[in-house]
Amino acid sequence: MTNNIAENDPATAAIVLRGVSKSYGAHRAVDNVDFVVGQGELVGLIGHNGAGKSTLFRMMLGLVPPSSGELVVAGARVGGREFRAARRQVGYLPENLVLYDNLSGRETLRFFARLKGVSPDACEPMLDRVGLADAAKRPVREYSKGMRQRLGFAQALLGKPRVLFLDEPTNGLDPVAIRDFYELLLALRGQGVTIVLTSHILAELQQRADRFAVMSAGRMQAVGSVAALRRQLGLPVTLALRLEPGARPAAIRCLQAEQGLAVEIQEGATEQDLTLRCLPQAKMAVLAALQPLGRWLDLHIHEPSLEDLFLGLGSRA
Ligand SMILES: Nc1ncnc2c1ncn2[C@@H]1O[C@H](COP(=O)(O)OP(=O)(O)OP(=O)(O)O)[C@@H](O)[C@H]1O
Repeated sequence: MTNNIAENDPATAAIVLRGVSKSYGAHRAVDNVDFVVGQGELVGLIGHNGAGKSTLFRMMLGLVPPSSGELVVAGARVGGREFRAARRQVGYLPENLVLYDNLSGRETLRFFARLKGVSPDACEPMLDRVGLADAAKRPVREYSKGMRQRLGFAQALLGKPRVLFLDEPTNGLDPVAIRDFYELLLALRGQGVTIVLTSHILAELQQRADRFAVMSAGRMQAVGSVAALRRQLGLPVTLALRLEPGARPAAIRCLQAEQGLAVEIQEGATEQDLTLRCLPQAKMAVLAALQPLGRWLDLHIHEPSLEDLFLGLGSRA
């Protein structure tokens, strides 16, 4: 397992988990997890259904006690005496937030504000911030799934939290709402808010999160940026070449003539296309081997996506 303890100083980190486990009977939902998140980081927590992500969130919030291990969130040991105060600096959007259908959006937010000890004056600007100002008077039963999700996000943001845990926050949002959501999130990160969020839509996370924590069967399998995970996993890159008409056989000969060149050659969709797969460190040697060809018309280099990395890690679980 790779962890990021070396990259973030635990003394100043927003979240520090050491050896955290949670068992339900004989089932280990979370298994010996070490995890450090620096202040102002945006970390995507990813994993298959049942990997242990929500359980980890619930332990970090003090909602579920760990079976073993230690958790420090927002400067306080979770479960310790100081955590009651620190908890006020932590916002949480659960995967399935229960809302009262008969309350309006405004009443709902005021209800959460009262629970959190936040002034009701904070509710109007917050409704505006998540795009619900015009729907504030309507009962929640008339809200679409995306509107409910935005209301859930609004309650998580009440009280200006320094740490945010968001469990599948974009579930039910349309593409424009997803873009707006991430804009808001990145602005919060810019203000130093630490954010950990889960999503099964890895493409939306890839461009936005600073690092990714990959869970499988309760274990933290890897933590790092896309670039670091690429290095760690050593998955192949794909070079998609478009050649001059009739040049493909010569290109293949060039590649095969190069001694020890580890490259997988696939003929592309048309006779001008050639698809090559090789390890990232072999990429330049592969392109150099094609030099005698003269020129090619186009080249696309595809690095492994977060989804490729996730699937690559899964196959090693
Ligand atoms: N209260 C509980 N009692 C018994 N088992 C539980 C409980 N809560 C979670 N589990 C089990 O722990 C494991 C991890 O569940 P968890 O909800 O944390 O996964 P997840 O990664 O959040 O999944 P998803 O992506 O589906 O939300 C699962 O096998 C689940 O059945």
